[in-house]
Amino acid sequence: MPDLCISGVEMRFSGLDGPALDIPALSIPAGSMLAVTGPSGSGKTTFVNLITGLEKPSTGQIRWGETDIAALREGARDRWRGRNVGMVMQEFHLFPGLSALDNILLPARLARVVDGGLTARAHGLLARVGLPRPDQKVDTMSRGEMQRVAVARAVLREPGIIVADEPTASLDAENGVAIADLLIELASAQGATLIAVSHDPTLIGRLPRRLSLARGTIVAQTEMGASN
Ligand SMILES: Nc1ncnc2c1ncn2[C@@H]1O[C@H](COP(=O)(O)OP(=O)(O)OP(=O)(O)O)[C@@H](O)[C@H]1O
Repeated sequence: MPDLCISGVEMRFSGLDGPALDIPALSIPAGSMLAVTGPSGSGKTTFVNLITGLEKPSTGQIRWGETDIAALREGARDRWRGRNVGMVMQEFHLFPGLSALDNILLPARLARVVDGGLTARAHGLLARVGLPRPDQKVDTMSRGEMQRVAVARAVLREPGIIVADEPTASLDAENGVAIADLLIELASAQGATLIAVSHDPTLIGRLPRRLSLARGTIVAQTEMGASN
């Protein structure tokens, strides 16, 4: 898996005096696990949107191996994200009326990449995240179970990057710990980079690297107890 390398990135929005995000240089090594923290308005969502290719920076490069995501057109960025990024959001973003299995397979179906092997992996992932009923409609699930479906969906295609945006924020403490365990376990198993935006001290404490943002800039980077 490649490293994620950001250089000279600025994101400007009309109406804002300064950039919403200004990162001169940042390297996130392949397979590392990073918590992104910062107060409201510090640029966390902007950071997620840029590294997942949901948005394009005003200037700069965001390199993943040979690919500069910032230089791709929207359609190519969408395809790149579908192949390389798994996303877990605070509010799950599942499709009501569909079963757990169909929710897990839906993005892959839309990308026309489902085959017997991927369907078998979806079943295996459901068992791994502790959901024994693949046909259960997600509407009937508890919030903790819904987030487990979302985690299984995110890792289905073995993405190189897993991005979780406040994945434990709408869960109780016990389910929050279970989701943190799953994210870390599944990311490690496939050698993926895990990037989690979070205010949850339990999740943040489990991740060896931290990036603190304030007013769109990196104000601290911490790794395994050492800070600079
Ligand atoms: N589309 C936009 N147009 C104008 N300003 C924007 C836009 N998107 C974000 N901003 C501004 O950019 C700054 C960073 O926003 P961002 O959403 O990245 O912060 P955040 O750290 O995720 O905040 P929160 O924790 O409240 O979600 C804020 O000042 C916000 O108002």
